[in-house]
Amino acid sequence: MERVVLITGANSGIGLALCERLLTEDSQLRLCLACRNMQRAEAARSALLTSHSNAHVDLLQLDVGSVQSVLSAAQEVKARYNRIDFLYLNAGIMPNPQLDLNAFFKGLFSRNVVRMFATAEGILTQQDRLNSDGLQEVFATNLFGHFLLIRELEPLLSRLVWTSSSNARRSAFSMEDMQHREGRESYSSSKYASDMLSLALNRQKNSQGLFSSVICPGLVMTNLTYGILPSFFWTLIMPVMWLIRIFTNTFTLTPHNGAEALHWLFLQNPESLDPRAKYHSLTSGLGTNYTQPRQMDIDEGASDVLYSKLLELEKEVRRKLSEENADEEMSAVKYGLLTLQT
Ligand SMILES: NC(=O)C1=CN([C@@H]2O[C@H](COP(=O)(O)OP(=O)(O)OC[C@H]3O[C@@H](n4cnc5c(N)ncnc54)[C@H](OP(=O)(O)O)[C@@H]3O)[C@@H](O)[C@H]2O)C=CC1
Ligand SMILES: CC(C)=CCC[C@@H](C)[C@H]1CC[C@H]2C3=C(CC[C@]12C)[C@@]1(C)CCC(=O)C[C@@H]1CC3
Repeated sequence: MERVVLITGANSGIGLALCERLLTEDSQLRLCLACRNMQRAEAARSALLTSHSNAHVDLLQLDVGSVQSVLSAAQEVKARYNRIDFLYLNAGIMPNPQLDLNAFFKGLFSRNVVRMFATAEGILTQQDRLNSDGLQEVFATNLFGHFLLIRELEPLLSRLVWTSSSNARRSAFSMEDMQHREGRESYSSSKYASDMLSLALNRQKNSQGLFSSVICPGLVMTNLTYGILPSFFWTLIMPVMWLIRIFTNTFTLTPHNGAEALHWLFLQNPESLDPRAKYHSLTSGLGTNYTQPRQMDIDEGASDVLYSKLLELEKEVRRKLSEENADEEMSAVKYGLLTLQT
């Protein structure tokens, strides 16, 4: 039977590499590339069809950072497919990243140097902003839009896989400020929230046949990392990166390697997976790829609280949206009447 796989943020980086890997794994697959920019989506589709000429590759317009776009895309998915075998929640942003060079050089000579290279703890901040839905952009894109998509598509779903990060950190997340309006580690906070949400979804939905997993791709050279340091700088320090790979297997570096755990999960029976584990794509000094589960630092109770808070926020945004739509209808009617009278 043809399996249907939907991937958000599939037009570049790890998402695109995953598409390549899945088509190589199963040529009968129906892939749906869910992207915000259709030109970039078309380019990705063409690239995939160059290497897999008979592949079924569909495109879906989806901006996960916009409530209206998620709801419209979900309607379209329901019209097109009667089930989604795998939903990869991969789209993600890290806007305006700032590297603290002082902390970086201090870290280089500390006991935590390997940890710093693996997680970026203490050396990376971001500047977030409000989007047009009145939500923090990083939270909306990396977490809430995906949550809403899952809620809309729930009856069609069986497997969820989140692209999380080693940068996800408990101390960056606050339940009282789940959107991270206050701090400067919105990326870390949103990734920790996705880890929690995955656990909550497993607690709430496993009995109904829905399974969720989280992965960490390692440090990968993509548009996201080129936003932290320019690509020429990464090219310049590439020999150092290969050297560091001997000490930390988290420097996967290529999108193909970074997609290792995403691909590995595609081959696993969901019942055999640990809901409290994050599955890491790792690459050894000799360049061998493998997947390793590592326990996440998460409370089950807290994950349930986050789940309820997301449900509340969902209600609120839906109410706001229907009020806005009603207002628009009213003004259209009013405008129509006015034009009729004149
Ligand atoms: N690179 C790394 O080292 C690591 C990356 N990750 C995670 O991996 C995932 C993939 O990122 P990566 O491949 O590195 O980076 P890329 O920037 O190459 O890929 C991100 C993808 O997400 C898409 N995207 C961003 N915002 C939206 C949106 N609002 N709606 C729909 N799609 C959107 C992008 O589309 P567009 O091209 O239009 O911008 C792009 O296709 C992210 O979740 C990231 O956080 C985790 C750990 C490490
Ligand atoms: C010599 C050398 C390799 C310098 C690079 C220093 C930093 C720019 C990197 C060190 C650890 C990296 C890292 C990320 C970005 C780049 C670093 C801060 C991520 C935050 C990228 C996105 C993620 O999700 C996790 C990565 C953790 C490690």
